[in-house]
Amino acid sequence: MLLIGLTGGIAMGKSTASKALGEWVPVVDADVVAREVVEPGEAAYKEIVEYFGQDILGPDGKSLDRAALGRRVFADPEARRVLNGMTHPRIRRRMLRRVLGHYLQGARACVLDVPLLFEAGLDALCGVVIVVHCDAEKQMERLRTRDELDEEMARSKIAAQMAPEDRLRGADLILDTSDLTVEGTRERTRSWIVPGGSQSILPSVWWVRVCRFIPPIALISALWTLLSRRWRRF
Ligand SMILES: CC(C)(COP(=O)(O)OP(=O)(O)OC[C@H]1O[C@@H](n2cnc3c(N)ncnc32)[C@H](O)[C@@H]1O)[C@@H](O)C(=O)NCCC(=O)NCCS
Ligand SMILES: Nc1ncnc2c1ncn2[C@@H]1O[C@H](COP(=O)(O)OP(=O)(O)OP(=O)(O)O)[C@@H](O)[C@H]1O
Repeated sequence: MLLIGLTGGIAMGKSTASKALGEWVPVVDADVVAREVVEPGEAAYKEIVEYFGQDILGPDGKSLDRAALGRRVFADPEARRVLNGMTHPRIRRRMLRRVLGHYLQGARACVLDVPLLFEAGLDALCGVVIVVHCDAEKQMERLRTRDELDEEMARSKIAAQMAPEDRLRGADLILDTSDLTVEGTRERTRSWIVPGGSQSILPSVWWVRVCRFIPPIALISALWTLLSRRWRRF
């Protein structure tokens, strides 16, 4: 199974691309999993309320007020580091369990949709990494419009992520959405995933079968991916 890493800066168009990929292959979305691990009753929820206090709870006094927590952590790198420490290992474990589920069901490919793919080191597991990108002005405009943010909050959210140049350096494929419409973004993405298309990155059916029925080959292929990614970092 080909693991496709999909990443990009906030509001650059990753979710739009992810939906198009999801028409053809299963997607494991880190933002969705990140919401699950902080549901009331989860271990991360308890730690978050203990550390950040009752101010980050919603009017029902139970679920998290995500906007309030966001204001705390995007303005303060130390608070963000603490929140990441409470959530990231759990997000990673849950995502990897889901990937394993798709592998066991015989999926040809699976998308790991993760805003912090490189920061979390998950790119090391991916056979192909797609970086969704757009220029800084477009990013600011899209973020402020979508999330109704003032400029300062939008800036601090952007600053919480790695520099776009560093992200682009890790890409196998770049999807620059600066001059695309939403439909254009979807179309470009589909061209990489439609089975049999001339630009398709999907592995052939026979290769998927070989890996499925001869596990040592799948293992060697996975090790090769890990080593070649590691090699590219140096
Ligand atoms: C801070 C929280 C409560 C804000 O919630 P909110 O609903 O406003 O935003 P949402 O979760 O939809 O995230 C929107 C985008 O913000 C960016 N983002 C989220 N968390 C982080 C972070 N810790 N560091 C940098 N960027 C982040 C991502 O680009 C993400 O796509 C929430 O994002 C959170 O719990 N973050 C910690 C977990 C995490 O890192 N999630 C990102 C996926 S790994
Ligand atoms: N060409 C385009 N491609 C993708 N999104 C676009 C485009 N033009 C405008 N948008 C808008 O930009 C906003 C951000 O897009 P999207 O939600 O896909 O970003 P994202 O990278 O997934 O953000 P996040 O990191 O917060 O999850 C959306 O409101 C979307 O409709």
